[in-house]
Amino acid sequence: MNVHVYENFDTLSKEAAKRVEEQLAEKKASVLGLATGSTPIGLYQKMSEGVKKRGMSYRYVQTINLDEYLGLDPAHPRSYHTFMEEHLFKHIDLPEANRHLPNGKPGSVEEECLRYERLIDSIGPIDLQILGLGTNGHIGFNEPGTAEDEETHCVQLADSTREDNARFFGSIDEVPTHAITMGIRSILKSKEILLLASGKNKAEAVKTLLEKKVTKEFPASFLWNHDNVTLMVDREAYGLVDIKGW
Ligand SMILES: N[C@@H]1[C@@H](O)[C@H](O)[C@@H](COP(=O)(O)O)O[C@@H]1O
Repeated sequence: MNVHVYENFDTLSKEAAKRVEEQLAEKKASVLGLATGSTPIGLYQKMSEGVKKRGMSYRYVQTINLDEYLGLDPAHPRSYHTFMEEHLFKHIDLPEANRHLPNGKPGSVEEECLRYERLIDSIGPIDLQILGLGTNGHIGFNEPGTAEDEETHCVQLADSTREDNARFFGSIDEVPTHAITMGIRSILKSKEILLLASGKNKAEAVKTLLEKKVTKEFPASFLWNHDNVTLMVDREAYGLVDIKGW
C-alpha cells in the first residue's frame, strides 16, 4: 500500500482528481468505481471542474458505484443515486446508460445482488476504484465481521454507521437499516484502488489500518491483500500515526 499524506482536504481532492484524469488520458473508456459520503465530494468537484475548465470528457467512461440503501427509490432525495446525480453526474458528460448503481428497491434482493456482480464482471474489471473509509473501518458498506470472499450482497448496517450517516437524513430513525453493497471480493477485483480519508474523525481508523493487521473486524485491512492500493490522507486523518513506525 502506498501512503500519500496531503496538507488538507483540498490538496487531497486535487491529487485524487489528477489520478482520475491520468487514468482517462491512458484509456478513454475507463471503468471507474465510485463511492459516496463526504470524502469524495471534493474529488467530484475537481472532476466537474476538469470537464468545465480543462476539456476533460467522460463520454466513454462507465461508472460502477459501491452501494445503495435498501428501501430507497432511486429518486429518493437521500438515495445514493440522487447523491451521485447532485455531486457528479449532472456536472459531467457521462452518458446516463453508463452510470451503474445497485437498485435500492429491487423485486428480489438476491437477484439484484447477482445482477450487479455480473455487471461488474461484464463491464469490469474496474480500472480505478475510489473508496472512502468508515470510522469503524468499513469500505462500501462492508461492516466489521464481513468475509473477504463476499461479492455483492445485502448487509445490515452497524449502529455506528447509521449514526455517522444520520447527518444526511433528518434523524437516525430515517437512516435505512440495510443496504446492498459490493463485497470485499468485488472491490479487490479492481486493478487499482484509491482509498481516501480526511479529517480528525478518521485518524483512529487510519492508524488501525496502518497497523497492517488483516482482520474481518476491520474490513479496510483486506486492502493489504491487493497489490495496487494508494491511501490518500490529509494531515488530520494521519495525525495519530506513529511516524517512526513508518
Ligand atoms: N457507504 C459509504 C461509504 O462508501 C463511505 O466511504 C463511508 C464514509 O463516509 P464519509 O466520507 O462521509 O466519512 O460512508 C458511507 O457509509
